[in-house]
Amino acid sequence: MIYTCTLNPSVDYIVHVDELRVGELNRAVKTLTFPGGKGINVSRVLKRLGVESTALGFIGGFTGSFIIEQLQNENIACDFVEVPGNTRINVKLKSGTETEINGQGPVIEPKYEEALIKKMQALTENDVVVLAGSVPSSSSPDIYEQIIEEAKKRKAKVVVDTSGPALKQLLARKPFLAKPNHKELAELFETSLHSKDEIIVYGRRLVELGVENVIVSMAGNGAFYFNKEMALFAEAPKGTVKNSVGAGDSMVAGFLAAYTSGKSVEEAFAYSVASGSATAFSEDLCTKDCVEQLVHEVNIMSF
Ligand SMILES: Nc1ncnc2c1ncn2[C@@H]1O[C@H](COP(=O)(O)OP(=O)(O)O)[C@@H](O)[C@H]1O
Ligand SMILES: O=P(O)(O)OC[C@H]1O[C@](O)(COP(=O)(O)O)[C@@H](O)[C@@H]1O
Repeated sequence: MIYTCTLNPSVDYIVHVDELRVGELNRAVKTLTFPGGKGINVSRVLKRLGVESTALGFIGGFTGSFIIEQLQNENIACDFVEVPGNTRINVKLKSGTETEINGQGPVIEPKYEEALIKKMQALTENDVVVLAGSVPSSSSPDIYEQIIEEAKKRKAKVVVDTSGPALKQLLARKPFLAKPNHKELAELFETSLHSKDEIIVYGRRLVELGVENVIVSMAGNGAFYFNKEMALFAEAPKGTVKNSVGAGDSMVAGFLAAYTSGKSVEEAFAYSVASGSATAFSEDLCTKDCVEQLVHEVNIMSF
């Protein structure tokens, strides 16, 4: 079984305005509301690609109820720890460019963290746990480490898609897969990355640190894949971007869906890129049909 763990889920509120005027009244031309948070997006895309998962994490209030209802409508298994307070609302403002304001999320008391960590005791070596998204500001800074400790003890595979100090901590525990975007990779090594050659240097460094599979995404500029034996590059398919929120999460889901069904690393990487782009070209997350059309446009180059 694949478990996704979202410590700080969100209701993603997408607001389209023709031309954003800061400091003035703006009227939306379209609004959309989706269950969000990185692990939840991974679970939703896995389902669309025909792979079951269980969504774990903290959830609360009316916004939390909305998320659970939406996931249940999509027949996605949920095993959240309910906390007091409302799950956050993340505002994604579309007006030519994309501006995001992510909320803080509810306060998580230690007893709720313990309840979540306890759920990890059920993991086995046949399981994959996806640790995705930011750590709520009120949580123990080492909560991801405590979770990975439980997962590793039980030989479950760990997938990491987060940023900042949490990403640094998790990489030290040699996860099965990490998918930073190029900005997160630069932040990790406290540098700035301007060229593909520089991204290759730091992407390979993650493999040297012990990450088994590394994907570095670069939005419309495609993505790199690295493991101990190979380095691959894929251009992103061309298309009209409708909403790139969740594109990175879709890459993680695409890779896992293909890899866990026995596909090669090259095929899984191509499926991952197609899933990311299929989401970028959709209002909501990708559909399987769209991924399977785009995968034929993804050329993998080995170098
Ligand atoms: N403008 C775009 N055109 C085509 N594909 C895109 C575009 N933006 C994102 N993608 C796809 O989604 C993947 C992840 O996007 P990226 O923005 O790098 O991730 P994240 O959401 O984690 O920041 C890319 O590798 C690509 O396949
Ligand atoms: O936990 P964070 O880092 O605040 O990110 C949460 C946001 O990331 C998302 O999961 C989208 O992530 P990506 O665009 O990186 O795939 C949104 O659904 C959510 O609003």
